Parts: sequence; structure tokens; C-alpha cells
Amino acid sequence: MNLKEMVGYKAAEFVKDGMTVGLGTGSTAYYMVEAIGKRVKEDGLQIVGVTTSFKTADHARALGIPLKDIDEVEKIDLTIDGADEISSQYQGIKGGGAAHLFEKIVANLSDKNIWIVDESKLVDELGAFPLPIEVVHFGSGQLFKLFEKKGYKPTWRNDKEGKQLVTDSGNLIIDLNMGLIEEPLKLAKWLDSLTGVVEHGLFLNCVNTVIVGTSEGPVVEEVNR
Ligand SMILES: O=C(CO)[C@H](O)[C@H](O)COP(=O)(O)O
Repeated sequence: MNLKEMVGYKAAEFVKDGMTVGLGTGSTAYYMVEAIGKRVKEDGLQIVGVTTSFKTADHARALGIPLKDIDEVEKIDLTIDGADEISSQYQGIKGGGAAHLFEKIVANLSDKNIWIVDESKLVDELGAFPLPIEVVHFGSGQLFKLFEKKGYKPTWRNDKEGKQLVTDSGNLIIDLNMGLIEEPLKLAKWLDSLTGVVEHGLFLNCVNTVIVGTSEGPVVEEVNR
């Protein structure tokens, strides 16, 4: 069992009958969806899933996990998702899979958020991983120039075929290669203020539990908030 599979299956144990569960996106979340699908099929687990991308929705549907649209639920009990970086202060960067807009909407509606990562994702401070910024098409070149002027070394995100990536919402992604992010809250506030930025990948004061995959097994870390 690889580390992603290990934490995906461990996280699925936190899901209980009757829950509305946010289903994250990415290669680690994939295993969590698979594990929940098995529990639905083999143990009759009764849950409703709310997905964070078209890809996860396709996967969950194929496994027979009952799904609801986000606007059909009152709240989400628990969301399980991956992350690209988690700092020692439990702040995160997400969006490596270009799904951070839906992921943040689902996370914000959730009573509890669990992140599942292998230990390579743990860092002292955020910034080695490029920070994804989802932007609308119109004027996105102007935002790109602004980020350049700021010294944030922006790059356009491409898909696997080398074409400009278009998100599930029809937007574009600019990745900021800015290095160490000393003040994530300040940066998030500035990014939130930019017209044309739909959402950024800084997930601050969001996670409640981190499950880390290590060679010794999964380590569950509870975050005091
Ligand atoms: O934020 C995400 C998608 O937008 C993912 O959760 C994040 O990129 C981690 O993915 P992986 O588990 O494949 O490393």
C-alpha cells in the first residue's frame, strides 16, 4: 500500500452513517473516494457525497456513492481532501489539481475538514509549491503583468496536452512561483481584493485534522483552533 492509499483508507474510517461528506480531488483523495465507495457497497454505509470536481463526481458516481449538489445540502459534516503543502502552523496550499475553487466552497461549508497527505507535503513555511490563482479570462493578462511586477514569477497553467488549462468553472489558472510566503494572511487578503481573481489556493485556518502517511503508518494530527 502506498502512502496516498494508506491515508485515503485511514480517512475513510472517519466517515459515519448519516453524514454528508465533502469529497476532495487529486491523487490522494482518489483513494479516499475508493475506500468510501467500498464501504457503501460492502457495508451498506449510508452517506451523501458532495464533490469538489467533475473528475471526483465521475469517480464517486461510478462507485455508487449517492451524491447531492452543493446547493441541495444544508451543511457538510466532514470534508476529506488532499493538499499540496501544509505548514507547521497548519496553513495550506491547494489547487495543484486546479480544483481549489470548488474545494474551498465545500471546505467553508463543512463542520470539519480533514487533509490527507504523505509526509513530503509537510513544510515549515508555505511557498515552495507554486500558488494557484484562478482568474476569469477577461483581463487575465493584466493580472499576469501585475504579478510579474510584484516579482511573483507567474506562469500560465497548461493541461496534459500543453494547452491552456480551463477549470471546471471555465476559468484560467496562473501559478505564482514566489518562494517563501512569510505572511500568508496578508497575501490572501491582497489576492481577495483583486478584481478578476476568482479564488486562490491559500487555505488558511481551515483544517481540523491532518492525516500524514509515513513509512511507520498513518499519523493523525488534531489541530487546535
Ligand atoms: O488541491 C488539490 C486539487 O486542486 C489537491 O488536493 C492537491 O493538489 C493534492 O493533490 P495530490 O493528492 O494529487 O497530490
